[in-house]
Amino acid sequence: MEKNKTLLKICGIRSIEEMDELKGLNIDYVGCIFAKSPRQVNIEIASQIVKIAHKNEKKVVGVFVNAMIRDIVRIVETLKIDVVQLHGNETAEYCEELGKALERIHKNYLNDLKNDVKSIKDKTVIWKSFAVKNKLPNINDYKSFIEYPLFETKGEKAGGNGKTFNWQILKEVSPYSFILAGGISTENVEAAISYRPAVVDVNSKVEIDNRKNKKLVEKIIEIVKS
Ligand SMILES: O=C(O)c1ccccc1N[C@@H]1O[C@H](COP(=O)(O)O)[C@@H](O)[C@H]1O
Repeated sequence: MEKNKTLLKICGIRSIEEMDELKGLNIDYVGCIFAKSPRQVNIEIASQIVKIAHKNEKKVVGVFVNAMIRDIVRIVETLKIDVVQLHGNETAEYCEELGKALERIHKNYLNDLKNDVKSIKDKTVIWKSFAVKNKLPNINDYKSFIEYPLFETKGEKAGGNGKTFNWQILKEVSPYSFILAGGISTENVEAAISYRPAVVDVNSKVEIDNRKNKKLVEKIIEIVKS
């Protein structure tokens, strides 16, 4: 994956039909929400979504809110999820413990594959969300355990609030060192990528009638990938 270009995540895929509709588009990551949400998916649906995504060279992000580490591990192992997005009050210690568990999964995977170097699967990484209002949080304690912090808007719900925060504060952050989420739409995605996030995370604003709208997603792609 390119490091100096913003990648695109479309989160909250809730059905096989939605994934099928989006599979040919230039999306880098798709998100499956395992936490309580209108977009929550069960293991059976998620497993089909992951298969279609991987076949179409897209990585899969599993979204969890204050879940038991053993439950995350079971899902990652069963479905072969590429990224775990933690969207609750998970501490740095929790991230460290989860990171060790993900490392063990990867080692077992490599042992099983010993002679087939080409098909080695990357280690599952952690993205930790931080709810932001007017000030960036201090994430120093988390840095060694996560791939990226995900800055999202503080809202009533754990996620998917559809609201933006004051993006001006991102000027202090190194380019491509964070993920930007919260209320990103066809209208503001150009402004969002001007802050050079590693990944721009789009969710509720590309939905019509409770499902992702292909035309809106295509518009987002046109802007992000131009
Ligand atoms: O979308 C949800 O329902 C959700 C539920 C629980 C945790 C996270 C959730 N979504 C995440 O919220 C952000 C922003 O979404 P939006 O664009 O404001 O709708 C995104 O990272 C989703 O992964």
